[in-house]
Amino acid sequence: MSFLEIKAVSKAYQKGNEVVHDFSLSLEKGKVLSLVGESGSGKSTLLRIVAGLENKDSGKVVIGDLEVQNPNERLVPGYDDVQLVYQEYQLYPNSTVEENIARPLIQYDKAYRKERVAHLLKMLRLEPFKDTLPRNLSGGQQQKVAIGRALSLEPEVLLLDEPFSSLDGIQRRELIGELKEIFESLRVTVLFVTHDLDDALQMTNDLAIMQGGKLIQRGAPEDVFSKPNNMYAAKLFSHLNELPGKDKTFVRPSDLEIYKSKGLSAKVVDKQYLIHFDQLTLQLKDGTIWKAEDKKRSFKIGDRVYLKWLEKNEISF
Ligand SMILES: Nc1ncnc2c1ncn2[C@@H]1O[C@H](COP(=O)(O)OP(=O)(O)OP(=O)(O)O)[C@@H](O)[C@H]1O
Repeated sequence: MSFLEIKAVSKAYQKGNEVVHDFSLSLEKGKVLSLVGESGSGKSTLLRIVAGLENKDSGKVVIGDLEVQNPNERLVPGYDDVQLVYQEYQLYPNSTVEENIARPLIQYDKAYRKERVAHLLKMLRLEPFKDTLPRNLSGGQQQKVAIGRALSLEPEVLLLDEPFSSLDGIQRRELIGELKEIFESLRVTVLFVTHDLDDALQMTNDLAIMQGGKLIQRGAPEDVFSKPNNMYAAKLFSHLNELPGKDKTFVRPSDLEIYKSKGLSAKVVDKQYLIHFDQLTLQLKDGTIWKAEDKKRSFKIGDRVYLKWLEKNEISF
């Protein structure tokens, strides 16, 4: 049963220019969804609407029994049950980690507050830093404090708006791995917005793709990979090689097999060492440039190669 429902939401900052267009999405309680989209596709606007911090022009956002109202309909915008964490999220600079996490609980019973903060510090592995000021923490630790603060009120929904984009790749991967376990154990419903497909996939295998304010596709990564709804969704995963003589039909580099004879002839014009394979840049006879993955690292620049692929792996739009 769905818990978070975004129903036909639209929003324009300027008349006639919708940045979120008829957007619908639902998510079950305790599940995590990654929403991927390029810069300017309307992701932040959508999250702010879900949090009740931005006015929508039409549509509905429902969380359990709660219908999220626009900020212009409420005295105090936003809801304790829906917390938003973003990249520039500000911690209190002169308060310790413990004080930062405890701050939203200021009106709660002291014993509960103490217990809740101790639990979060432990879960986020921030206990050794509880008396530290934010400026003396790494970027990843600071973001964990921000997430701890957002979780302190036991929200039903956590909205993450690119909260890790200032961190390096290793830090991001470790942090996402840690948080994934925490979200599962807390059964909090999470909408994770990112422009990075790798981050999205590290977090969950439920993927939604947004482009130009619209939901382009939702599903398991392997389904989006093999049956993308449009070029943007397809290209998120890899380069696409356009098949000569077939209209708008493509094959992925990873679906090509490279032989020393028989197949579509091409010449290796460049080679890049990547982690799992050499990426070959190939020139076909008609001059078209393709990419291929040489997993055995057996070809070099100047070689003539022959390519084959299975018809079922061709992608057409
Ligand atoms: N307060 C605002 N007033 C006017 N236009 C805005 C406002 N906020 C965002 N926009 C515009 O709306 C569009 C969508 O922006 P939004 O920040 O929602 O996208 P995004 O996908 O989150 O992008 P990014 O990843 O760069 O943050 C952009 O063209 C942006 O310039």
